Order: sequence, then C-alpha cells, then structure tokens
Amino acid sequence: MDNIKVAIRVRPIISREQKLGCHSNWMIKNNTMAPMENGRVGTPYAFDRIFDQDKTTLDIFEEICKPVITGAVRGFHGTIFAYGQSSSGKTFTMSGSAMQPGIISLSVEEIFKQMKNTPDKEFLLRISYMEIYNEKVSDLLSTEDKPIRIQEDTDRNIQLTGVSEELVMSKADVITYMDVGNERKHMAETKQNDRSSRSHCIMRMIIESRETGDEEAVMVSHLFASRAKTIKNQPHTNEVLSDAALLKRSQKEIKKLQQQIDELSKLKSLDVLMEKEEMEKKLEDKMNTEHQYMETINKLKQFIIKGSDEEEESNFKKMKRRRETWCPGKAKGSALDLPGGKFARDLNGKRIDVEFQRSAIPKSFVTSRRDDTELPDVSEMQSLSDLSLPKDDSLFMEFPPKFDDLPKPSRHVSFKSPEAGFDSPPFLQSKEFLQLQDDYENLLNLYEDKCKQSEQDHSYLIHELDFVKEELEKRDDTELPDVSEMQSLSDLSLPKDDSLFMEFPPKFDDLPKPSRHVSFKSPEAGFDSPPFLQSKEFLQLQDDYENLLNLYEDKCKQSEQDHSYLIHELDFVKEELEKEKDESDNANLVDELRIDLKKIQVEKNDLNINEEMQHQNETSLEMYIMKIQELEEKIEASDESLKSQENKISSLEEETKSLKHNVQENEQQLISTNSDKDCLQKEIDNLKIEHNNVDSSESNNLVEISTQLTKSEEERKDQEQKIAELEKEILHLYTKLKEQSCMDEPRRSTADELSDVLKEHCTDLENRLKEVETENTDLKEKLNLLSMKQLSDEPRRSTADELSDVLKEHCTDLENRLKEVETENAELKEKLNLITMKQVSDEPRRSTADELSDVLKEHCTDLENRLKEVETENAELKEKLNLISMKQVSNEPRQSTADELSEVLKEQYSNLENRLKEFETENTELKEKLNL
Ligand SMILES: Nc1ncnc2c1ncn2[C@@H]1O[C@H](COP(=O)(O)OP(=O)(O)OP(=O)(O)O)[C@@H](O)[C@H]1O
Repeated sequence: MDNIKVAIRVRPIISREQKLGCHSNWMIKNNTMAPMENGRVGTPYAFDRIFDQDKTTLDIFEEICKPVITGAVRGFHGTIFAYGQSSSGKTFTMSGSAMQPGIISLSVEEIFKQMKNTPDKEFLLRISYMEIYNEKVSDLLSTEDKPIRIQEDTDRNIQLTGVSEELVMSKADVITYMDVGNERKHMAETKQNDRSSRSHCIMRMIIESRETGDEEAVMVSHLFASRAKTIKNQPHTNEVLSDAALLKRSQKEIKKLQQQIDELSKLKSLDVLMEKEEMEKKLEDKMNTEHQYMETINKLKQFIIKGSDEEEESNFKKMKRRRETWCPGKAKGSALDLPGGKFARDLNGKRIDVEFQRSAIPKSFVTSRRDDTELPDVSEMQSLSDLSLPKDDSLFMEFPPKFDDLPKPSRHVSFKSPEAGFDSPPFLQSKEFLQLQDDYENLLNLYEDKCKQSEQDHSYLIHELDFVKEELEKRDDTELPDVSEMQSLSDLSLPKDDSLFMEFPPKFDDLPKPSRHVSFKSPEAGFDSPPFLQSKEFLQLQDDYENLLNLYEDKCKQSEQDHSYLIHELDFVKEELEKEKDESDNANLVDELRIDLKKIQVEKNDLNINEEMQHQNETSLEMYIMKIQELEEKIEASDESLKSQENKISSLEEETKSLKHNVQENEQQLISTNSDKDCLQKEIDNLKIEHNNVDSSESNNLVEISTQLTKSEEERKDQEQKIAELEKEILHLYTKLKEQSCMDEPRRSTADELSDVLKEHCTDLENRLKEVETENTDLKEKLNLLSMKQLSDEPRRSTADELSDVLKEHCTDLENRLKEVETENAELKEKLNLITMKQVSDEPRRSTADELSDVLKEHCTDLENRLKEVETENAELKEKLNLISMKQVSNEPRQSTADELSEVLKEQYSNLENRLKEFETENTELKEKLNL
C-alpha cells in the first residue's frame, strides 16, 4: 500500500461557520488527529500526512502530488482525488481560485514543465473531462449525450468507452477544455439543484511518450484528478510495445547500463587519479614552501654567518648571549658563529660551511622587500639563490674584513711608557704626537667595541632566525603554532623604537669623530712642519690611524647594512609567519565551519529521523495504549471468569467433599443396610416359618369375612338406593305439597323456592352418596387386598384383630348415627304431628308449608352432617386400613380375631338391617302423613 498516500487537509473555519460560533473540534499532532469531545481527547487517527490550516494548496501539491505527476510523465498511472463531506474543501483544493491555484492547475503546469525538461522524449497529451452522477458517466467535453461505458480489460485496466479525448499542446489548452466542461456541468446543475454536492468530476490526462526517434515503443499513462469514491492502484509502466521494439529496448537498456558501468568505473579511476594528483600537488606545494623557507633561512644564515676557526668559536661561547635572557631554551642548536668564521651550526650543533658574498646583496632588493610586504615569488627566490658567490675564500677575506683579519694597529704604549728604560726622542714627547697616539688608541678601542657590538648583534639576529627556523620546522609537523606560541614569537620582535640600536651598537655618526691628521702629511701645507712630524714613526702612526679610521667607517657602514637587512629579513619572516598563521587560522576556521555544518546537517537529519521516529512511536504508543487497554479489559474479564471458575471449583470441591462424605455415609449405610438386610432376611425366614405354622382355618375365616363384607356392602348399597328413592319420594311429596299450598294459598313462590332448595339438596345428597359408594368400593378393594395379603407369605398376625377393632369402632359409630337418625326421625314425627294438627285446626295455615320446609331443611342439614361424618369415618377407615396393612407384619398372636370379628360384623349388619327397616317404615309413615 506504499503507493497510496492518504493525506488530510484541515481547512480553517470559514466566516459562515464563525458567525454560527463554530470552532475546530480536532486536535492535531504531527500526523495524528483526534476529535475533542467536551474537552476530552477521543480516539486518535494516524494518516500519512496531515496538513494543518496554515498549509497552502501549493504545499500539498509539492509534497503529495508532485511525485504522482513525475510518475505519470515516466509512464506510471496516477490518481489524485479529493474525498470529503460537503463543504470540506474538495473544490477549493482541486479547482482552486485565481489567488490560490488548485491541484489540477498546478498538475497541468508541472506536466508541461517536466515534459520540457525531458528533451530526449516526445510526448502526446490528451485530456478527458467527465462527471459521474447517479452511477452514470457523462462526457463533459461532448455535446452528444451518448452513454459512456466503464469496462475492465484483460489486464484489469479500467476502460471508458465512448469518452472523447482532446489533444492538448499547452496549459492554456487544458484550461480552455476544462472551462468548456465546467460550463456544461453548470448547465446540468441548474436543472438539478442537488447535483453539485452529489456529482464526481474526473479530469483524465493520457500521457503518451516515446524516446525521440523510437516509433515503436509508446508509453501510455493516465493521470486522474478527481473527486471519487473508491480507487484501485496497480503501479506499472504502461507501454504499447511490439516484440521488435521490446528487443530493441532491451538491447538499448543493456547498452545504456554497460555505458553507465564504464562511466562509473572511469569516474572512479578518474576520481582516484584526481585525488592522487591533488595530493601530489599538495605535497609538492608543501615541499616547495618548505624548500623556500629553507632557502630563505639558509640565505639569511649566509647573510649573517661568517665562520673563522674553532678557537674563535670558543671565544664567542664566552660572550654573553642576549637571546638567552629573552627566551631561554628556545635557542636549541642555534648557530654559534664568530666574527670572521665561515661556518654555522645546524640545529643539532653540527658545523655547516657557508659561503656568501655580503656585497652581492642588492640594496634595491632589500628595500623593495621592506616596502611591499609580499612574499618574494619563486623567481625572486631564484634570483636570491643566484646570488651565491664563488667558493673561494678571497672575497670573504676582503669583505667584511674581520677584526682579526684587519691589519692590526700597533699599540704605541712603549712610546708613552716611562718604564721604557731609555730616553725616547723628544718628538715622541711632543703634544701632537701624544694627541695622535691617544686618538689612535681611542679609535682602536672604538673599532674593537664596534666589532664586538656587531658580533653581538649578529649573534642576536642569528638566534632570532634560529628561533624562526625552529618555528618553521615545527610547521613541518603540519602543526600550527598555537596562539600562545605565536604570542611568544611576537614578543621576540625587536623593539619598535630604535633606542636599542641607538645605544647598541652605536651608530657611526654618533661616535666621537676621530680627527683626520691629513695636514700632518700634506706637503701642500705651506709651512714647515716640525721635523718629528716627518719622522718615520709619526708618519707610520698617522698612516695606521688613517687606515684604522677607514676600516672603522667601513665596519660601521657594513654593520648598519647588515643590521638593517637582518631586521628586514626578520620582519619579513615574521610577517610571513603571521600571514600563514592567519591563513591557516582561516583555513582551520573554514574546516571547522564545514565540520560544524556537517555536524549540524547530521544532527538535523537525526532530528528529522527522530521526529519521524517520535511520531511513529507516538502513533504506535497510542495503538499500544489502546491494545493495553483492550488487554486490561480482557484481563479483567478473564479475572472475573477466573474468579467465578475458582468459585465453581471451590463449590465443586465442596460438592465433591460432601459427595465423598455421602459416599462414605452410603457405604456405611450400605454396610448397615446389609446387616439390616441380613437381620430382615432372618426375620423373614422366621416369619415364613411362623406363617407356615398359622392355621389354614384362619385364612378360610378371612375369606369368609371378606365375602361377608362384600355382602354387607351390597346391602348397604341397596339401602343407599332405597334412601335415594326415599329422597325422591320426599321430593315428590314436596312437589305435591307445594302444588297443594299453591292452590290453597298464595304462597307459590315459597314452595317453589323450597322445592328448588330441596332439589338441590337432594342432588347433593345423591352425589354424596355416590361418593360414599365409591369410597365403599375402594374400601372393599382394600379389604380384598388385605384378604389377599393375608393369604400371602407376609407375617400379618394382628391384622385380623386390628381389622376387627376398626370395624367395631365403625359399628359403634354407625350405631350412634342410627341413634341420632332415630332421634331425628322422632323429631320429624313430632313436627309432622304438629303440622297435621295445625292443618286440622281452623287456624289459618299459611305457614304450614314454611314450617314443613323448615323441617325438611333441618333434616337435610342433619343428613349433610351425617354424610360428613360418614366421610370422616371413611377417611379414618382408610387410615386405619393403612395402619393395618403396616401392622400386618407384626408378630402378635391373633388367632381368634377373625372369628370374633366375623361375629361382631354379623351383628352389626343385622342391626343395620333392622334400622333400615325401621327407616323404611318411618319413611312410609311420613309419606303417608304427607299425603294426608
Ligand atoms: N483551505 C481552505 N482555506 C480557506 N477556505 C477554504 C479552504 N477549503 C475550503 N474553503 C472554503 O470552504 C467552503 C467550502 O469549500 P468547497 O466548496 O471547496 O467544499 P466542497 O467539499 O467542494 O463542497 P461540495 O462538495 O459540497 O461542493 C468554500 O467557501 C471555500 O472557499
């Protein structure tokens, strides 16, 4: 997906929105943006690039679109499209305005610019301008409303068939066609108001290119600038090539590559060569400079150094060296030369023979050097070296004449000395002679002083030069003297004022001028000179004096020249040194600046990389935070499930414990049950034995009892039937009574009501009876079962006894009931009597029916109560039966129970029969009475 870049442009709040009080709800940091909701930062979204409100369309074009354009010109398809909601700024960005041209305009301009910069290619440009609206593509450059179909070819390229393509030669052509298209679009928009916001405009540029002269290979690329919904990108160059062209192209490319390789290797070797040459040149330059310095030094040495012999050298050693006091230790191995010597010392103290003719230095050269502060060029240096003089010593002997080489002026101390021991001639005592002698001696002293000063001066300058030489030699180590060193060097400068030189050595003109005694010798004097002046000694002295004077003058001049030259040389060398220092300082500064610049660039790159990394880190950090949050949530969820699982596990453990406990209990129970079972088994065995022992007659009795019970039940049934019939009759009677009462008196309704109630009651009674019957049947069944069980093997000794008890109780109850029923009957009778009596009397019998109904009501109530009681009895019987069935297993003796029971039952049944008969009778009577 590297070929697709998603860039966001955040537009500023426009005036319309400002009026509505809208403000930006996005927080942007680097290339990540997050919505702000109530002051809280929402989910952040990262994009390839986010351009904030301050960025112009040109900024976006330069960074995002230009590479696409470059690709398109080279033959790659490219698409630039703006996507966003209405009013987000798509049109502003893509179409732009006169003030701020849009991406389309800038792209077209760039295409033509790049084409112009590719002279080895020929281009053919065509444009299409379309609009997609409602899934329909329309051609904005055509007046015909012909349909445009979108198709995909075999290479999965999208083809638009039927769309017109216009050839364009310049940016103006493109703009003209776009204006035409926009006009057509506008016309369509006015017809449909909402078309603008829903339509998508696409400007397509087809760029065909081929190498100049290559007619077979054409490269085609499409550039889309649009507002679209989806895109697919397949980066590849798009060429229409024949096989031959392909072959040709390949060959050409191979050739090109080969050339490139050759060029590269050439360049590489050329580079190496150049580098080598450069280095050689530098080396040569350095050597030259070194050589020049050495030459200069040697020349300087030659200017100042004159060696004589070792004796004098040792004499010089005894002399005080000014240099030592200025910079102790710096004058290592310096030249130690004596006046008149022809050698110098190198840095190692080795003796060097030097040759030089002092007078050969042209004064003009010295002056010019002093004036123009420039280094002598090589030719100049050459001329300097050309100044070497013949190697023979003759010249040296001549100039400058060393002190000891000079004709030694004789000391005339003997003339003055009183210790002479002989009488000196009187002229020697003369004033003039003595004066001359004194003058001569003074001059001699002066001369000696001058020579000494000269020598000292020379030695000082030699030291200076040695020091400079040292500095230069240090340069050989390619190291610059540090600032402090340079300072010390400048400290060594000779005093700027001439005071030192005024004092030492004294200038010739400052010296007391020796008087010239030419007059003494001159024959042109015109007067007779005293005879002593003509004497040989005096003339000799006079000559000597004159010679000395000349020598002295020469010496002074030479000294001065020497001195000035050396100072000049020193100045020059110092200047050179300082210049060099400045130059090297500058060079160093430039180098340092370059290094700093490089460092800054590297730091800047690092910073950029860091920024990118920081951004990436921030984005990934945000993602990590989100993931961590998700993970935390998951962890929380899993913690909860873990807890619940733990709870489950603990509950399961508890269950398991309890189950284990249960199992243990069960096992114990099983053990006890087994023992119980064993016991029971034993009991069963015993019972079996006992049962076998029970008389078979008992069982017979039981069968009999059950038969009797069945019979009694049947009888009971019959009785119940009879009761029902009686009730019917009663009902019938009631009805009649009612009818009668209706006839007699107007109390129809009362009788009706009464009859209704009675009817209901009878129905109830019938139902109850039915229920009682059912219960009786159940009881019978149970009795049958009991009897059946009695026949079985189970131990049931006391069952018969219990049964008999129950039956006894039941009979007792029944008797009580019967008594009650009898009492009731009696009451009924009384009431009937009363009714009868009332009917018979003359009293109005209005209430008779009422009374009757009351009586009947009471009777019904009684009956109901009875029934309830019977029901209760039944229930009790059931319970008892249950008890009996349970007790059947007991071991009690009950041999006679069955017999007794049967007897009691028989009695009871007979009683019941009797009672029923009585009931019947009574009922009959009652009927009769009622009929009456
Ligand atoms: N970067 C921006 N700077 C200043 N104003 C802008 C910028 N982008 C858009 N606008 C202004 O915002 C408004 C809406 O822009 P525009 O019409 O380009 O949006 P749109 O998305 O093309 O709208 P629709 O798709 O609905 O036609 C215009 O007034 C436009 O001038």
